Amino acid sequence: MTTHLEPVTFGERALRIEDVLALANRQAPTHLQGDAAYRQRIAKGAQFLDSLLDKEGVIYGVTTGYGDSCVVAVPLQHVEALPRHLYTFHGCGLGKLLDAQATRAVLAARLQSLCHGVSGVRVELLERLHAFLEHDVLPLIPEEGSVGASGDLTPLSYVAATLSGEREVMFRGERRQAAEVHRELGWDPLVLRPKEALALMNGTAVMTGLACLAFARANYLLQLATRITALNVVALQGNPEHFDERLFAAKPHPGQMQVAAWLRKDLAIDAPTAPLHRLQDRYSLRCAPHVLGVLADSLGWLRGFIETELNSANDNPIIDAEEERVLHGGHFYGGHIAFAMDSLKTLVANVADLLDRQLALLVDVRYNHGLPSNLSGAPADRAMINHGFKAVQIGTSAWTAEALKNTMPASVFSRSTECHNQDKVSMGTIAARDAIRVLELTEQVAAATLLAANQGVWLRAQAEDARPLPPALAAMHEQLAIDFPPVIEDRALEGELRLCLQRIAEQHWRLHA
Ligand SMILES: N[C@@H](Cc1ccc(O)cc1)C(=O)O
Repeated sequence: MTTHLEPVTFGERALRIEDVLALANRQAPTHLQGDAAYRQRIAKGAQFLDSLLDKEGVIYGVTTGYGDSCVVAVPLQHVEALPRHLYTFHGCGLGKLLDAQATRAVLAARLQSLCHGVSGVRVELLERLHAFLEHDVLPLIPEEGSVGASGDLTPLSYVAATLSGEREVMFRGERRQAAEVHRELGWDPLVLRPKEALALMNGTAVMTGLACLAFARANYLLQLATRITALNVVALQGNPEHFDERLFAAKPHPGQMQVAAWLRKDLAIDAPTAPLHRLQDRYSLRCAPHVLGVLADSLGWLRGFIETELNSANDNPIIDAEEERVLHGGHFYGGHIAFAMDSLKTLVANVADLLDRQLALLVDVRYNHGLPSNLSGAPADRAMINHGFKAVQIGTSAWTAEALKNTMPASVFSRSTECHNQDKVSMGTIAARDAIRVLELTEQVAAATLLAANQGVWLRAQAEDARPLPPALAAMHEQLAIDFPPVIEDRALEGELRLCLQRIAEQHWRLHA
Protein backbone atom coordinates (compact mmCIF):
# COMPACT_ATOMS: atom_id res chain seq x y z
CA MET A 1 0.00 0.00 0.00
CA THR A 2 1.30 3.47 -0.83
CA THR A 3 0.48 5.64 2.12
CA HIS A 4 1.00 9.14 0.91
CA LEU A 5 -2.41 10.38 2.04
CA GLU A 6 -3.85 11.23 5.46
CA PRO A 7 -5.45 8.27 7.25
CA VAL A 8 -9.19 7.92 6.70
CA THR A 9 -11.21 7.58 9.89
CA PHE A 10 -14.57 5.83 9.90
CA GLY A 11 -16.86 7.13 12.58
CA GLU A 12 -18.89 10.22 13.33
CA ARG A 13 -16.91 12.53 11.06
CA ALA A 14 -18.13 12.84 7.49
CA LEU A 15 -16.08 11.26 4.70
CA ARG A 16 -15.43 12.88 1.36
CA ILE A 17 -15.48 11.21 -2.02
CA GLU A 18 -11.68 11.57 -2.10
CA ASP A 19 -11.42 9.46 1.09
CA VAL A 20 -13.32 6.62 -0.55
CA LEU A 21 -11.16 6.95 -3.65
CA ALA A 22 -7.96 6.80 -1.58
CA LEU A 23 -9.17 3.65 0.16
CA ALA A 24 -10.35 2.08 -3.07
CA ASN A 25 -6.87 2.63 -4.50
CA ARG A 26 -5.13 1.45 -1.31
CA GLN A 27 -3.45 4.82 -1.00
CA ALA A 28 -4.41 5.66 2.56
CA PRO A 29 -4.39 3.83 5.88
CA THR A 30 -7.71 3.61 7.73
CA HIS A 31 -8.86 3.89 11.32
CA LEU A 32 -12.07 3.12 13.08
CA GLN A 33 -13.08 5.76 15.60
CA GLY A 34 -12.15 4.16 18.87
CA ASP A 35 -12.89 6.53 21.76
CA ALA A 36 -14.83 5.06 24.64
CA ALA A 37 -17.83 7.38 24.23
CA TYR A 38 -18.27 6.40 20.59
CA ARG A 39 -17.91 2.67 21.26
CA GLN A 40 -20.45 2.97 24.04
CA ARG A 41 -22.87 4.78 21.76
CA ILE A 42 -22.60 1.99 19.17
CA ALA A 43 -22.89 -0.73 21.81
CA LYS A 44 -25.97 0.92 23.25
CA GLY A 45 -27.87 0.41 19.97
CA ALA A 46 -27.15 -3.32 19.95
CA GLN A 47 -27.98 -3.60 23.67
CA PHE A 48 -31.23 -1.74 23.19
CA LEU A 49 -32.21 -4.23 20.46
CA ASP A 50 -31.34 -7.15 22.75
CA SER A 51 -33.42 -5.67 25.54
CA LEU A 52 -36.37 -5.32 23.16
CA LEU A 53 -35.93 -8.94 22.17
CA ASP A 54 -36.04 -9.96 25.81
CA LYS A 55 -39.34 -8.17 26.10
CA GLU A 56 -40.50 -10.00 22.94
CA GLY A 57 -41.47 -6.78 21.21
CA VAL A 58 -42.17 -6.90 17.48
CA ILE A 59 -39.18 -5.55 15.61
CA TYR A 60 -39.27 -5.56 11.86
CA GLY A 61 -36.65 -7.88 10.38
CA VAL A 62 -35.78 -9.19 13.81
CA THR A 63 -38.93 -10.89 14.98
CA THR A 64 -40.67 -10.75 11.61
CA GLY A 65 -39.97 -11.94 8.10
CA TYR A 66 -38.44 -9.54 5.59
CA GLY A 67 -40.10 -7.06 3.29
CA ASP A 68 -43.57 -8.18 2.30
CA SER A 69 -43.19 -10.98 4.83
CA CYS A 70 -43.08 -8.42 7.68
CA VAL A 71 -46.53 -9.68 8.70
CA VAL A 72 -45.06 -13.11 9.42
CA ALA A 73 -44.10 -13.43 13.09
CA VAL A 74 -40.86 -15.25 13.87
CA PRO A 75 -40.97 -16.98 17.25
CA LEU A 76 -38.02 -16.30 19.52
CA GLN A 77 -36.45 -19.73 19.03
CA HIS A 78 -35.95 -18.94 15.31
CA VAL A 79 -34.85 -15.31 15.65
CA GLU A 80 -31.16 -16.19 15.76
CA ALA A 81 -31.42 -18.16 12.49
CA LEU A 82 -33.01 -15.31 10.55
CA PRO A 83 -29.88 -13.31 9.58
CA ARG A 84 -28.27 -16.35 8.00
CA HIS A 85 -31.43 -16.98 5.99
CA LEU A 86 -31.41 -13.38 4.77
CA TYR A 87 -27.96 -13.44 3.24
CA THR A 88 -28.44 -17.03 2.07
CA PHE A 89 -31.59 -16.51 0.03
CA HIS A 90 -30.08 -13.35 -1.43
CA GLY A 91 -27.09 -15.32 -2.70
CA CYS A 92 -28.39 -15.15 -6.27
CA GLY A 93 -26.34 -12.34 -7.79
CA LEU A 94 -25.33 -12.64 -11.43
CA GLY A 95 -23.23 -10.77 -13.97
CA LYS A 96 -19.59 -9.84 -13.72
CA LEU A 97 -17.85 -9.53 -10.37
CA LEU A 98 -17.09 -6.05 -9.07
CA ASP A 99 -13.38 -5.35 -9.41
CA ALA A 100 -11.12 -4.83 -6.40
CA GLN A 101 -11.31 -1.03 -6.50
CA ALA A 102 -15.12 -1.03 -6.62
CA THR A 103 -15.35 -3.70 -3.89
CA ARG A 104 -13.25 -1.59 -1.52
CA ALA A 105 -15.44 1.44 -2.27
CA VAL A 106 -18.53 -0.64 -1.46
CA LEU A 107 -17.05 -1.87 1.84
CA ALA A 108 -16.11 1.70 2.75
CA ALA A 109 -19.60 3.01 1.96
CA ARG A 110 -21.29 0.29 4.04
CA LEU A 111 -18.94 0.77 6.97
CA GLN A 112 -19.44 4.53 7.01
CA SER A 113 -23.22 4.10 6.97
CA LEU A 114 -23.13 1.67 9.90
CA CYS A 115 -20.75 4.02 11.74
CA HIS A 116 -23.58 6.53 11.86
CA GLY A 117 -24.53 4.57 14.93
CA VAL A 118 -28.24 4.04 14.37
CA SER A 119 -28.24 0.59 12.80
CA GLY A 120 -28.18 -1.47 15.98
CA VAL A 121 -25.04 -3.43 15.14
CA ARG A 122 -22.25 -4.36 17.53
CA VAL A 123 -18.85 -2.70 17.66
CA GLU A 124 -17.42 -6.11 16.71
CA LEU A 125 -19.19 -5.97 13.38
CA LEU A 126 -17.77 -2.52 12.61
CA GLU A 127 -14.34 -3.79 13.58
CA ARG A 128 -14.50 -6.84 11.35
CA LEU A 129 -15.81 -4.89 8.38
CA HIS A 130 -12.99 -2.44 8.97
CA ALA A 131 -10.53 -5.33 9.18
CA PHE A 132 -11.72 -6.59 5.79
CA LEU A 133 -10.74 -3.20 4.35
CA GLU A 134 -7.52 -3.02 6.26
CA HIS A 135 -6.34 -6.51 5.27
CA ASP A 136 -7.84 -6.23 1.81
CA VAL A 137 -10.15 -9.21 2.20
CA LEU A 138 -12.50 -8.57 -0.70
CA PRO A 139 -15.85 -10.38 -0.99
CA LEU A 140 -16.55 -11.53 -4.54
CA ILE A 141 -19.67 -9.55 -5.39
CA PRO A 142 -21.66 -10.15 -8.59
CA GLU A 143 -22.76 -6.74 -9.79
CA GLU A 144 -26.28 -7.52 -11.04
CA GLY A 145 -29.51 -8.16 -9.17
CA SER A 146 -30.21 -5.01 -7.19
CA VAL A 147 -33.21 -2.78 -7.79
CA GLY A 148 -31.51 -0.22 -5.58
CA ALA A 149 -34.41 0.45 -3.32
CA SER A 150 -34.57 -2.28 -0.83
CA GLY A 151 -30.99 -1.32 -0.69
CA ASP A 152 -28.46 -3.29 -2.66
CA LEU A 153 -29.71 -6.42 -0.91
CA THR A 154 -28.37 -9.11 -3.22
CA PRO A 155 -24.86 -7.74 -3.85
CA LEU A 156 -24.49 -6.80 -0.19
CA SER A 157 -25.49 -10.32 0.86
CA TYR A 158 -21.98 -11.26 -0.32
CA VAL A 159 -20.54 -8.90 2.29
CA ALA A 160 -22.73 -10.36 5.04
CA ALA A 161 -21.96 -13.95 3.98
CA THR A 162 -18.19 -13.50 3.79
CA LEU A 163 -18.10 -11.74 7.15
CA SER A 164 -19.82 -14.88 8.40
CA GLY A 165 -17.14 -17.09 6.82
CA GLU A 166 -19.20 -18.22 3.83
CA ARG A 167 -18.77 -17.80 0.05
CA GLU A 168 -15.60 -16.52 -1.55
CA VAL A 169 -13.21 -13.61 -1.28
CA MET A 170 -10.22 -12.28 -3.17
CA PHE A 171 -7.24 -12.31 -0.85
CA ARG A 172 -3.64 -11.55 -1.80
CA GLY A 173 -4.45 -11.94 -5.46
CA GLU A 174 -6.21 -15.30 -5.11
CA ARG A 175 -9.83 -16.40 -5.14
CA ARG A 176 -10.31 -18.18 -1.79
CA GLN A 177 -13.02 -19.61 0.46
CA ALA A 178 -13.89 -16.96 3.06
CA ALA A 179 -13.70 -19.56 5.85
CA GLU A 180 -10.15 -20.47 4.92
CA VAL A 181 -9.02 -16.83 4.92
CA HIS A 182 -10.63 -16.30 8.33
CA ARG A 183 -8.62 -19.24 9.66
CA GLU A 184 -5.44 -17.94 8.09
CA LEU A 185 -5.92 -14.54 9.71
CA GLY A 186 -6.81 -16.12 13.05
CA TRP A 187 -10.33 -14.73 12.98
CA ASP A 188 -13.57 -16.42 14.03
CA PRO A 189 -16.24 -15.74 11.44
CA LEU A 190 -18.98 -13.46 12.76
CA VAL A 191 -22.24 -15.01 13.85
CA LEU A 192 -24.54 -12.16 12.91
CA ARG A 193 -26.97 -10.92 15.55
CA PRO A 194 -30.69 -10.67 14.73
CA LYS A 195 -30.63 -7.23 13.06
CA GLU A 196 -27.07 -7.32 11.71
CA ALA A 197 -27.53 -9.03 8.34
CA LEU A 198 -30.34 -6.62 7.55
CA ALA A 199 -28.21 -3.66 8.60
CA LEU A 200 -25.39 -4.81 6.32
CA MET A 201 -27.61 -5.45 3.33
CA ASN A 202 -30.51 -3.03 3.53
CA GLY A 203 -28.74 0.01 2.09
CA THR A 204 -27.22 1.80 -0.86
CA ALA A 205 -23.53 0.97 -0.46
CA VAL A 206 -22.99 -0.59 -3.88
CA MET A 207 -24.42 2.29 -5.88
CA THR A 208 -22.81 4.83 -3.51
CA GLY A 209 -19.36 3.23 -3.71
CA LEU A 210 -19.61 3.15 -7.50
CA ALA A 211 -20.86 6.76 -7.50
CA CYS A 212 -17.77 7.92 -5.60
CA LEU A 213 -15.53 6.29 -8.19
CA ALA A 214 -17.58 7.65 -11.07
CA PHE A 215 -17.49 11.17 -9.65
CA ALA A 216 -13.70 11.14 -9.34
CA ARG A 217 -13.30 9.89 -12.90
CA ALA A 218 -15.67 12.49 -14.28
CA ASN A 219 -13.88 15.24 -12.40
CA TYR A 220 -10.56 14.34 -14.02
CA LEU A 221 -12.16 13.80 -17.40
CA LEU A 222 -13.56 17.32 -17.30
CA GLN A 223 -10.08 18.75 -16.92
CA LEU A 224 -8.62 16.41 -19.51
CA ALA A 225 -11.30 17.28 -22.06
CA THR A 226 -10.53 20.97 -21.50
CA ARG A 227 -6.83 20.33 -22.11
CA ILE A 228 -7.62 18.31 -25.25
CA THR A 229 -9.80 21.16 -26.48
CA ALA A 230 -6.94 23.62 -25.98
CA LEU A 231 -4.59 21.34 -27.95
CA ASN A 232 -7.21 21.12 -30.67
CA VAL A 233 -7.57 24.89 -30.84
CA VAL A 234 -3.84 25.00 -31.58
CA ALA A 235 -3.95 22.06 -34.00
CA LEU A 236 -6.92 23.48 -35.90
CA GLN A 237 -5.72 27.08 -35.61
CA GLY A 238 -9.05 28.01 -34.09
CA ASN A 239 -10.10 31.40 -32.80
CA PRO A 240 -9.17 31.71 -29.10
CA GLU A 241 -11.35 34.79 -28.74
CA HIS A 242 -14.26 32.41 -28.19
CA PHE A 243 -13.00 32.01 -24.62
CA ASP A 244 -12.72 35.72 -23.81
CA GLU A 245 -13.20 36.65 -20.17
CA ARG A 246 -15.63 39.49 -20.85
CA LEU A 247 -17.62 37.26 -23.15
CA PHE A 248 -18.08 34.74 -20.33
CA ALA A 249 -18.87 37.40 -17.76
CA ALA A 250 -21.99 38.05 -19.82
CA LYS A 251 -23.25 34.50 -19.16
CA PRO A 252 -21.81 33.69 -15.78
CA HIS A 253 -22.42 30.04 -15.03
CA PRO A 254 -19.48 29.47 -12.67
CA GLY A 255 -18.37 26.10 -14.10
CA GLN A 256 -18.61 27.38 -17.64
CA MET A 257 -16.53 30.43 -16.68
CA GLN A 258 -14.03 28.08 -15.07
CA VAL A 259 -13.63 26.00 -18.23
CA ALA A 260 -13.20 29.18 -20.30
CA ALA A 261 -10.59 30.39 -17.80
CA TRP A 262 -8.70 27.07 -18.06
CA LEU A 263 -8.74 27.40 -21.86
CA ARG A 264 -7.43 30.97 -21.68
CA LYS A 265 -4.67 29.81 -19.38
CA ASP A 266 -3.75 26.83 -21.56
CA LEU A 267 -3.74 29.00 -24.65
CA ALA A 268 -1.97 31.84 -22.81
CA ILE A 269 -4.48 34.40 -23.98
CA ASP A 270 -4.51 37.68 -22.13
CA ALA A 271 -5.32 40.05 -24.97
CA PRO A 272 -7.78 39.89 -27.88
CA THR A 273 -6.39 37.94 -30.84
CA ALA A 274 -7.21 38.04 -34.53
CA PRO A 275 -8.63 34.84 -36.08
CA LEU A 276 -6.34 33.00 -38.50
CA HIS A 277 -9.07 31.28 -40.46
CA ARG A 278 -12.72 31.51 -39.47
CA LEU A 279 -14.24 34.34 -37.50
CA GLN A 280 -16.41 31.77 -35.76
CA ASP A 281 -15.25 28.20 -35.24
CA ARG A 282 -17.59 25.25 -35.40
CA TYR A 283 -19.44 24.55 -32.18
CA SER A 284 -17.25 21.70 -30.94
CA LEU A 285 -14.52 24.30 -30.41
CA ARG A 286 -16.53 27.50 -29.91
CA CYS A 287 -19.02 26.03 -27.48
CA ALA A 288 -16.61 23.74 -25.61
CA PRO A 289 -17.02 25.76 -22.37
CA HIS A 290 -20.78 25.54 -22.77
CA VAL A 291 -20.68 21.76 -23.12
CA LEU A 292 -18.01 21.05 -20.51
CA GLY A 293 -19.42 23.78 -18.28
CA VAL A 294 -22.60 21.82 -17.67
CA LEU A 295 -20.51 19.01 -16.20
CA ALA A 296 -18.37 21.50 -14.27
CA ASP A 297 -21.46 23.20 -12.85
CA SER A 298 -23.03 19.88 -11.91
CA LEU A 299 -20.11 18.58 -9.89
CA GLY A 300 -21.17 20.59 -6.85
CA TRP A 301 -24.66 19.15 -6.56
CA LEU A 302 -23.47 15.70 -7.57
CA ARG A 303 -20.93 15.79 -4.75
CA GLY A 304 -23.66 16.95 -2.37
CA PHE A 305 -25.96 14.06 -3.29
CA ILE A 306 -23.18 11.46 -3.16
CA GLU A 307 -21.58 12.62 0.09
CA THR A 308 -24.90 13.00 1.91
CA GLU A 309 -25.78 9.45 0.93
CA LEU A 310 -22.30 8.21 1.86
CA ASN A 311 -22.51 9.70 5.33
CA SER A 312 -26.09 8.69 6.00
CA ALA A 313 -27.68 5.76 7.75
CA ASN A 314 -29.23 4.25 4.62
CA ASP A 315 -30.80 1.39 6.48
CA ASN A 316 -34.10 0.21 7.88
CA PRO A 317 -35.27 0.15 10.59
CA ILE A 318 -33.28 2.88 12.28
CA ILE A 319 -32.42 2.17 15.89
CA ASP A 320 -32.54 5.25 18.09
CA ALA A 321 -31.04 3.99 21.33
CA GLU A 322 -31.16 7.45 22.94
CA GLU A 323 -34.93 7.77 22.64
CA GLU A 324 -35.33 4.00 22.78
CA ARG A 325 -37.27 3.93 19.54
CA VAL A 326 -37.25 1.74 16.46
CA LEU A 327 -38.02 3.95 13.48
CA HIS A 328 -39.44 2.18 10.44
CA GLY A 329 -38.86 3.90 7.14
CA GLY A 330 -37.33 3.58 3.71
CA HIS A 331 -33.79 4.95 3.91
CA PHE A 332 -32.54 2.12 1.68
CA TYR A 333 -34.13 3.95 -1.26
CA GLY A 334 -31.34 5.15 -3.56
CA GLY A 335 -33.25 7.83 -5.47
CA HIS A 336 -30.60 10.52 -5.06
CA ILE A 337 -27.78 8.34 -6.31
CA ALA A 338 -29.98 7.07 -9.13
CA PHE A 339 -30.66 10.60 -10.33
CA ALA A 340 -27.06 11.68 -9.82
CA MET A 341 -25.75 8.75 -11.86
CA ASP A 342 -28.40 9.03 -14.58
CA SER A 343 -27.39 12.68 -14.87
CA LEU A 344 -23.68 12.00 -14.74
CA LYS A 345 -23.81 9.50 -17.56
CA THR A 346 -25.56 12.06 -19.77
CA LEU A 347 -23.07 14.77 -18.82
CA VAL A 348 -20.12 12.47 -19.55
CA ALA A 349 -21.54 11.14 -22.83
CA ASN A 350 -21.80 14.75 -23.98
CA VAL A 351 -18.06 15.05 -23.38
CA ALA A 352 -17.52 11.99 -25.59
CA ASP A 353 -19.65 13.57 -28.28
CA LEU A 354 -17.81 16.90 -28.06
CA LEU A 355 -14.37 15.27 -28.39
CA ASP A 356 -15.58 12.98 -31.17
CA ARG A 357 -16.70 16.07 -33.11
CA GLN A 358 -13.33 17.73 -32.56
CA LEU A 359 -11.61 14.61 -33.91
CA ALA A 360 -13.90 14.68 -36.95
CA LEU A 361 -12.61 18.20 -37.70
CA LEU A 362 -8.97 17.20 -37.17
CA VAL A 363 -8.84 14.26 -39.57
CA ASP A 364 -10.76 15.89 -42.41
CA VAL A 365 -8.85 18.10 -44.86
CA ARG A 366 -12.04 20.03 -45.57
CA TYR A 367 -12.12 21.32 -42.00
CA ASN A 368 -8.63 21.04 -40.54
CA HIS A 369 -7.10 24.16 -42.09
CA GLY A 370 -4.13 22.57 -43.81
CA LEU A 371 -3.29 19.50 -41.73
CA PRO A 372 -2.65 16.27 -43.69
CA SER A 373 -5.44 13.82 -44.33
CA ASN A 374 -6.09 11.66 -41.23
CA LEU A 375 -3.21 13.49 -39.52
CA SER A 376 -0.68 11.18 -41.16
CA GLY A 377 2.89 12.42 -40.73
CA ALA A 378 4.16 10.45 -43.77
CA PRO A 379 6.23 12.33 -46.33
CA ALA A 380 4.54 13.25 -49.64
CA ASP A 381 5.97 10.30 -51.59
CA ARG A 382 4.48 7.83 -49.13
CA ALA A 383 1.28 9.70 -48.26
CA MET A 384 -0.85 7.59 -50.61
CA ILE A 385 -0.30 4.37 -48.62
CA ASN A 386 -0.55 5.92 -45.14
CA HIS A 387 -3.83 6.35 -43.30
CA GLY A 388 -2.72 7.77 -39.94
CA PHE A 389 -5.65 8.14 -37.54
CA LYS A 390 -8.39 6.96 -39.92
CA ALA A 391 -9.24 3.80 -37.98
CA VAL A 392 -8.79 5.53 -34.64
CA GLN A 393 -11.49 7.96 -35.72
CA ILE A 394 -13.78 5.11 -36.76
CA GLY A 395 -13.22 3.49 -33.37
CA THR A 396 -13.98 6.78 -31.66
CA SER A 397 -17.28 7.00 -33.53
CA ALA A 398 -18.14 3.53 -32.20
CA TRP A 399 -17.16 4.33 -28.60
CA THR A 400 -19.09 7.58 -28.73
CA ALA A 401 -22.19 5.90 -30.12
CA GLU A 402 -22.03 3.27 -27.39
CA ALA A 403 -21.59 5.91 -24.70
CA LEU A 404 -24.57 7.90 -26.01
CA LYS A 405 -26.66 4.74 -26.23
CA ASN A 406 -26.02 4.04 -22.55
CA THR A 407 -27.56 7.31 -21.41
CA MET A 408 -31.08 5.89 -21.19
CA PRO A 409 -32.15 6.80 -17.65
CA ALA A 410 -32.38 3.79 -15.35
CA SER A 411 -34.52 5.41 -12.68
CA VAL A 412 -37.59 5.64 -14.91
CA PHE A 413 -37.59 1.85 -15.23
CA SER A 414 -38.90 1.24 -11.73
CA ARG A 415 -40.61 -2.18 -11.48
CA SER A 416 -43.00 -3.22 -8.77
CA THR A 417 -41.35 -6.23 -7.19
CA GLU A 418 -41.26 -8.47 -4.13
CA CYS A 419 -45.01 -9.13 -4.01
CA HIS A 420 -45.61 -5.39 -4.48
CA ASN A 421 -43.89 -4.42 -1.22
CA GLN A 422 -41.12 -2.84 -3.24
CA ASP A 423 -43.58 -1.30 -5.67
CA LYS A 424 -41.43 1.75 -6.43
CA VAL A 425 -37.67 1.31 -6.62
CA SER A 426 -34.70 3.48 -7.62
CA MET A 427 -32.62 1.35 -10.03
CA GLY A 428 -29.72 3.43 -8.76
CA THR A 429 -27.22 0.59 -9.01
CA ILE A 430 -27.99 0.13 -12.68
CA ALA A 431 -27.59 3.90 -13.15
CA ALA A 432 -24.21 3.82 -11.38
CA ARG A 433 -23.01 0.85 -13.46
CA ASP A 434 -24.12 2.67 -16.61
CA ALA A 435 -22.24 5.77 -15.49
CA ILE A 436 -19.07 3.71 -15.05
CA ARG A 437 -19.52 2.15 -18.50
CA VAL A 438 -20.09 5.56 -20.10
CA LEU A 439 -16.96 6.80 -18.36
CA GLU A 440 -14.93 3.85 -19.69
CA LEU A 441 -16.07 4.58 -23.23
CA THR A 442 -15.57 8.32 -22.90
CA GLU A 443 -12.08 7.82 -21.56
CA GLN A 444 -11.38 5.78 -24.70
CA VAL A 445 -12.65 8.69 -26.77
CA ALA A 446 -10.47 11.04 -24.71
CA ALA A 447 -7.39 8.81 -25.21
CA ALA A 448 -7.94 8.77 -28.97
CA THR A 449 -8.57 12.49 -29.24
CA LEU A 450 -5.63 13.28 -26.99
CA LEU A 451 -3.24 11.31 -29.21
CA ALA A 452 -4.74 12.87 -32.32
CA ALA A 453 -4.65 16.40 -30.91
CA ASN A 454 -1.05 15.88 -29.89
CA GLN A 455 -0.25 14.65 -33.40
CA GLY A 456 -1.97 17.74 -34.82
CA VAL A 457 0.11 19.98 -32.58
CA TRP A 458 3.28 18.15 -33.65
CA LEU A 459 2.35 18.53 -37.33
CA ARG A 460 1.85 22.28 -36.85
CA ALA A 461 5.24 22.50 -35.19
CA GLN A 462 6.86 21.15 -38.39
CA ALA A 463 5.82 24.24 -40.37
CA GLU A 464 8.51 26.80 -41.08
CA ASP A 465 6.51 29.65 -39.61
CA ALA A 466 5.45 27.57 -36.55
CA ARG A 467 4.68 29.60 -33.44
CA PRO A 468 5.94 28.42 -30.06
CA LEU A 469 3.38 26.57 -27.98
CA PRO A 470 2.00 28.29 -24.87
CA PRO A 471 3.79 26.95 -21.73
CA ALA A 472 1.08 24.65 -20.33
CA LEU A 473 0.57 22.99 -23.71
CA ALA A 474 4.29 22.82 -24.40
CA ALA A 475 4.79 20.97 -21.12
CA MET A 476 1.97 18.52 -21.91
CA HIS A 477 3.25 18.01 -25.46
CA GLU A 478 6.70 17.20 -24.11
CA GLN A 479 5.34 14.79 -21.53
CA LEU A 480 3.19 13.06 -24.13
CA ALA A 481 6.16 12.74 -26.47
CA ILE A 482 7.79 10.34 -23.98
CA ASP A 483 5.03 7.76 -24.35
CA PHE A 484 3.53 8.65 -27.71
CA PRO A 485 5.94 9.42 -30.55
CA PRO A 486 4.48 11.07 -33.67
CA VAL A 487 2.75 8.80 -36.15
CA ILE A 488 4.85 9.07 -39.32
CA GLU A 489 4.46 5.67 -40.97
CA ASP A 490 1.22 3.82 -40.12
CA ARG A 491 1.41 1.75 -36.98
CA ALA A 492 -1.04 -0.21 -34.84
CA LEU A 493 -2.03 2.18 -32.07
CA GLU A 494 -3.82 -0.21 -29.70
CA GLY A 495 -0.88 -0.44 -27.31
CA GLU A 496 -0.52 3.33 -27.11
CA LEU A 497 -4.24 3.83 -26.67
CA ARG A 498 -4.20 1.35 -23.79
CA LEU A 499 -1.21 3.05 -22.24
CA CYS A 500 -3.01 6.38 -22.55
CA LEU A 501 -6.05 4.86 -20.80
CA GLN A 502 -3.82 3.68 -18.00
CA ARG A 503 -2.39 7.20 -17.69
CA ILE A 504 -5.93 8.60 -17.49
CA ALA A 505 -6.89 6.03 -14.84
CA GLU A 506 -3.91 6.97 -12.69
CA GLN A 507 -4.59 10.70 -13.29
CA HIS A 508 -1.05 10.95 -14.57
CA TRP A 509 -1.05 14.54 -15.81
CA ARG A 510 -1.54 17.40 -13.42
CA LEU A 511 -4.07 19.46 -15.30
CA HIS A 512 -6.03 22.44 -14.09
CA ALA A 513 -6.60 21.66 -10.42
N1 LIG B 1 -35.75 -3.45 2.44
C1 LIG B 1 -36.81 -4.11 3.11
C2 LIG B 1 -36.30 -5.37 3.69
C3 LIG B 1 -36.17 -6.53 2.78
C4 LIG B 1 -35.16 -7.41 2.99
C5 LIG B 1 -35.01 -8.53 2.23
C6 LIG B 1 -35.92 -8.80 1.24
O1 LIG B 1 -35.77 -9.90 0.47
C7 LIG B 1 -36.95 -7.96 1.01
C8 LIG B 1 -37.06 -6.79 1.77
C9 LIG B 1 -37.35 -3.21 4.22
O2 LIG B 1 -36.62 -2.68 5.03
O3 LIG B 1 -38.53 -3.02 4.27
